[in-house]
Amino acid sequence: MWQPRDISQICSETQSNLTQCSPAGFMYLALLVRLFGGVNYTVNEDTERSKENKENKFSSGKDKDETKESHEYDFIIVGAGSAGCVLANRLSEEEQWRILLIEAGSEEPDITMIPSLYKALKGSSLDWNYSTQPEEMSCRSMKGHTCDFTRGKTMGGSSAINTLLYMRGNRRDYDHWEEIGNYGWGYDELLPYFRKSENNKAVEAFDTYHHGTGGPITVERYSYYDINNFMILESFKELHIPEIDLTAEDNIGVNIGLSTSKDGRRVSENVAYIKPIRDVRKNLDIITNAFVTKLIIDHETKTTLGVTYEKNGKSYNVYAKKEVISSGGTVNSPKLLMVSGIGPREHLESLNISVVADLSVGHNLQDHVTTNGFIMSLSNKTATNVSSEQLLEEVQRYHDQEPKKYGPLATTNVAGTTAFIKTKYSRESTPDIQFIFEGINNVAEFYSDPQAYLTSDTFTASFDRLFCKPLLIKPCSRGIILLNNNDPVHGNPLIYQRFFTEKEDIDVLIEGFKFSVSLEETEAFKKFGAHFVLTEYTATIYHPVGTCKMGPSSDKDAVVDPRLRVYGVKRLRVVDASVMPFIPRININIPTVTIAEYISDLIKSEYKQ
Ligand SMILES: Cc1cc2nc3c(=O)[nH]c(=O)nc-3n(C[C@H](O)[C@H](O)[C@H](O)COP(=O)(O)OP(=O)(O)OC[C@H]3O[C@@H](n4cnc5c(N)ncnc54)[C@H](O)[C@@H]3O)c2cc1C
Repeated sequence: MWQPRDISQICSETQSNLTQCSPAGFMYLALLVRLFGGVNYTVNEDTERSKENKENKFSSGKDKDETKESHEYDFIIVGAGSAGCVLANRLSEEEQWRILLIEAGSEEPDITMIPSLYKALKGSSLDWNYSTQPEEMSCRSMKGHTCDFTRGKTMGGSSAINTLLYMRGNRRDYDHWEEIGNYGWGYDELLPYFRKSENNKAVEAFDTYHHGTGGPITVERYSYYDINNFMILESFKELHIPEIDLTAEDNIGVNIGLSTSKDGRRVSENVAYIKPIRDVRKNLDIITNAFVTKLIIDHETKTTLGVTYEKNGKSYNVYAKKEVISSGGTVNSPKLLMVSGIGPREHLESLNISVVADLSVGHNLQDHVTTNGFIMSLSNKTATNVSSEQLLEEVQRYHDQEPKKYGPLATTNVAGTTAFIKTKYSRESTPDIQFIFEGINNVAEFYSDPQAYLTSDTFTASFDRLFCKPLLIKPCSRGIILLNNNDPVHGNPLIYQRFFTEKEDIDVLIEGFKFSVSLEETEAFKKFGAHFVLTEYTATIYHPVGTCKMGPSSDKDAVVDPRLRVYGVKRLRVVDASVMPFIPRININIPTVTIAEYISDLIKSEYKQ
C-alpha cells in the first residue's frame, strides 16, 4: 500500500495555515490512498509465494555451497529502475539465461500512473528519502541548508516518480563522450537505441530517422493543456526561440514536450519493459522489497560471485555464473560498490572496509541546478485555482475515466512546456540553459515557510503563480557521494552537491535569469497580465549522474570501461545514470534507458562470441 509523506509533523511544527494542513488537505490525501494506494497489476500470487519458500530454504544460515548450488543465476541485476527494467527485459530474451532482478522497493502502486501527482510521490514510501549535506551555496532558504534528494524506490525506480518529460539530449552530449575515449558512444551509434525503446504516438512519429514507433515506451502529448502552456510557448517564439522537436539532435528551441505516458497514464520502465513479460518469461525471477547490502567478491581473484540481500529481516546470498550488474542509480550504485570494497582507498580504509579496487567511485557527481524563487504572477485570465471540493471531484473523475484518462490530472500541465537557449558562455552551438515551469498555489504560504510548503505540496493542477526555473544544464561544478560514517550499509549516504563551486556556473545561470526577465516584455505575457516576482532559492530537479564514471583506462577517474565493466574487478558491471561521464544537456531518463538498451546488445554479443 502506498503511503504518502507524513505531513502531520510539518503541520504541527509550523502550526501553519498551509492549505495542505487543512481538513480538506488531509481528506485529499486519504482519498488518494483509498483510490490509488494499491497495486492494480496482477502479480501471480502462487509464483511469488513459491519464490518466498525458496528464499526461506536458502537463508544465509545454511551451508554456503548448498546455497550456491541451488540458487544460481546467469545474471543478477540489482535495482529495477530505468536501467534495471530494460536490462531484465533484454537479457531475458535469451531463453537459455536465467536472470534475477532484485528491487529494494515495492511493486509500483497505482498512484504513480497519475501524471499530475508527481509531487505527491516525493517523500512518500516510494522515495529513498535522502537529503543533501549542508553547504554554503546550496539550498540556502532551507533549514540547515539541506534539500530533499528524491530517488525512486519501487519497481520502475525513478521513472515511476519522475515528471514524465521525454527528452534525449543534444548530439554533442554523446559525441563528446566518444571523443574522450568511450568508443561506440557517439550519437550515431546511440540513435538506433533511442528509436528502439520508443513508441511515438505524436506528430514526431513521421520523422522516422529520429523516432521509433515499435518500442516499449509509449510517448505522447497529453490531451489537455491549460492556456499557460501556450502563453509560455508564444513568449519564447516572440524572442526568436524556434518551436522545434526538442528530442532531435539540435535542441535549441521551445515546445510543449513529449511525455512518457499512454492515454493519460504514466509509462514507467516497469510498465514498459517488465509488466508485459512478468510471469510470462520463465527465465526471469523478480524479488521486491529486497535490499542488496553487499556484492560477494572473491578478494583473491577479484571476481564477483553474487550478492547478499535482506528481505523481511533475513539475509540471503544469491550467485551469478556470468555477471552481477549494479543498476541502483547514481546514489546507490556507488554506495553498493563502496560498501563492497570498491572505491577511494582512503575513504574505505577510514571505515575499515577492506579494499578490492581503489577507484574514484562517488566522485564526479553532476546535476542540473536551478532556483525555486523566480516566481511569475498570473492574472485571473490564466490562473487555474480550484476549490477543495473541485479537487476531490477531479480525483474521483480521473479514477472513473475509462479507457482514456483526460483533464487536468492526466497531464503534468506547465511542467511539460520547456525551452532551451544558448547563452554567451556556451562554447559550442549547444544550449546551456533549459527553462522549466511549475504551478504554485498560495504564494504567501510558500514565502512564509518555503521548506514546509515544498515538502508538503502535492498537487500541480491548481495554481495562480508559476515557478520559472532556468536550469543550468552544463554545470562545471562537481559534487561527491560518501558512505555514512555511522552505518555505511543502512545509513543514508552523504551527498555533497557542491553547486556553484565553479564561478562560471553562476555566470551562466545569471544569463538564464536575464532571459527570464525578458519574457515579461513579450506581448504573450502582457496580454495575460503575467509578471515576475523575484527571490532566491537553489534547487535541483533530480538529474544526478557521473558517480561511477565511464572512461578509457587512461582516465584516472574512470570507474567503468566503455563496456561498463568495473576496472580491476571481474564479472561486475554498472549500468545506470551513474556511468555518464558528463551530464547530458537534458532530462536524463531516456538517456539512461538508451545506455541500458545499448549495453544489453553488447552483453549479448560478448557471450555469443
Ligand atoms: C522527481 C524526479 C523527476 C524527474 N523528472 C524527469 C523527467 O521529467 N524526465 C526525465 O527524463 N528524467 C527525469 N528524472 C530523472 C530520471 O527519472 C532518472 O535519472 C532515471 O530514472 C535514473 O535511472 P537509473 O536507472 O539510473 O536509477 P533509478 O531509476 O533511480 O533506479 C534505481 C533502482 O535501484 C533500486 N535500488 C537501489 N539500491 C538498491 C539496493 N541496494 N538493493 C536493491 N535495489 C536497489 C532503487 O530502489 C531503484 O528502483 C527525474 C527524477 C526524479 C527523481
